[in-house]
Amino acid sequence: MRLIIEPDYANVSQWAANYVAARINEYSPSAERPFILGLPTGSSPLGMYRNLIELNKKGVVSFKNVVTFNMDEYIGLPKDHPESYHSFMWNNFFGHIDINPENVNILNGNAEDLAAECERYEKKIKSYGGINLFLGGIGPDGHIAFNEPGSSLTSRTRVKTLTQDTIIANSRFFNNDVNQVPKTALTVGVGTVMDARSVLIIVNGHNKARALKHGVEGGISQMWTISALQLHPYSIIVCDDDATAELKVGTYKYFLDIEKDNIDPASLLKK
Ligand SMILES: N[C@@H]1[C@@H](O)[C@H](O)[C@@H](COP(=O)(O)O)O[C@@H]1O
Repeated sequence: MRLIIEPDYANVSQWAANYVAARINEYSPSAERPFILGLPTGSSPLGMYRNLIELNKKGVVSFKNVVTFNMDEYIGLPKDHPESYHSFMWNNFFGHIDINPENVNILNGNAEDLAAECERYEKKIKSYGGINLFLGGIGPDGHIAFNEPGSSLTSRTRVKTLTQDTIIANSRFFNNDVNQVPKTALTVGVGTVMDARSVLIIVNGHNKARALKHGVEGGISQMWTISALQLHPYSIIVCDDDATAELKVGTYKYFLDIEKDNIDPASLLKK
């Protein structure tokens, strides 16, 4: 696992956006051979989305031949509800880039048969030969997508009940009213994320420090699903300085040191 430590959120967001753009460009996607991108919601990726929109507008990267799969969606929230992940993605990203709407995949949290919807999603990912790059954030309890503590590390797309911690954390998007937050969601599994050829997770802010410590320094555990990344052959966490507050000094110095000579993805993008 690589850990990229950036001074602040602005630098984390720019690094992540440059990395995504560089990976798409390096792949040279075409209609017959699209780049398959897994995407998250949440506040962590917002800066990266803004920077990717800018890179798209400048012509540095195109999403014409990119197919996306979102990680998760609330159950029972109307698709056009302002806090549905469907609305989030169109408002904050898809609505501002040159993506073909037919290439956007988001789980349907209002499907009549939720189990069938999850199976359909997994099959569709497989039909493209899997995901090239899965992007994500983490919750303060270390969850990826909605894989709450105790989720099987080999789990697939399914229905999950949200923990009280997550309901409280997400109530900030629902007028700070926990009763308005849906109690269940559809989510890709830890196994679905682990199947991607590469994974990039954004971790920022002091409230993620404990989760980052468990993800990087702790053992692999279903109680901190982010820790599964330790088994992934090609995973990167990009974090800000605030999120490193609980890391050992030695861990912090080690990752700064081994990353210092690595290529900055910005240098791979044409100006
Ligand atoms: N399902 C999402 C996760 O995918 C996300 O990583 C997490 C953190 O959100 P934020 O980035 O706003 O802290 O929130 C939700 O629970």
